Amino acid sequence: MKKPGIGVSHAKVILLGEHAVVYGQPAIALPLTDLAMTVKIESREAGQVVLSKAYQGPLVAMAEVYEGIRQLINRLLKHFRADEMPFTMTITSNIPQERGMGSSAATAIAIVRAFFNFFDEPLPKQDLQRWASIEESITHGSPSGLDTATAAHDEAVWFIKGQQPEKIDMSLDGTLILADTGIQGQTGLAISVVRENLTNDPETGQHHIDQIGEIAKSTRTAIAENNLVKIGNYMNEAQSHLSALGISHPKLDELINAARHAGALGAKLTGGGVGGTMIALTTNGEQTTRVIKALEDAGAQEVWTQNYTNNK
Ligand SMILES: C[C@@](O)(CCO)CC(=O)[O-]
Repeated sequence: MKKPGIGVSHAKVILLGEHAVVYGQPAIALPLTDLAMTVKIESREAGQVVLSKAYQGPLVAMAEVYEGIRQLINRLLKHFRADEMPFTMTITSNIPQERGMGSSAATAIAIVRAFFNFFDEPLPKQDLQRWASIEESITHGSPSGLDTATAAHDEAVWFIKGQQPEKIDMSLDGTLILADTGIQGQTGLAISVVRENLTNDPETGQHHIDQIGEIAKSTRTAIAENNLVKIGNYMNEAQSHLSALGISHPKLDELINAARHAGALGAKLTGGGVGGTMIALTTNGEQTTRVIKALEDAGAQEVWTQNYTNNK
């Protein structure tokens, strides 16, 4: 019996630049390595079966929401001339779905890695992202590629659509706190809200997109300087542009305000928005504890922290 193929990946958080990145502006995204995804492919006697927390059954019967994943698997099977190959695919993950944490991109990256591992074929990084984009373009419509680029890297990335991501040296003396609104944020829907805003009022819409791009550039400099106060201010500024583009949500606003009142240096939505997750930046220690408590009191469904200290 052939040995199993294993592929791993992780969640991501966008520090700055979501949505504007779809229109060619730069974005900064960071890996969230505590939230991980593993895909295992094993040979079986007959049938092609997918097992995950969300779906258990034959590949052909996967629900419409998993169409991107089903098509990706079919394309991979064709590539390896294994259309009829019986297999069991087991997907294990603690990444929350539809929360702006890149769960679909992480699934795609882990599936591609598992297939190439199963068939013992080397997988250059550009090919990995190209394969994963098959799933992302079906699931999200017109993605920038940021989610797949971040899921494919273990480091913070500076990303511009159509270009290879650049690694960023991320070593901040602070903590990023993520809080889940508990509301499903659908990236595809959020992308169409921004597109509609740009169509209805191109001048204002473009202004917000351009400003987010400028803020991303300034944030990169502030990261290099380890200037947490500046980064926090830029996060707040970005949030006001994202909100003007129509993709915040009352629950996101509530959590963002709670974090700021409790002393966070900055807070904003992260990912697609319209629900999903927010992030706040704190200095380590007491301030972090206060912000976490404020977020929990304001009804956050789940709270995570991630340090990027001495990550060099
Ligand atoms: C909203 C967006 O900018 C990030 C979603 O995680 C969409 C994309 O970049 O494809």
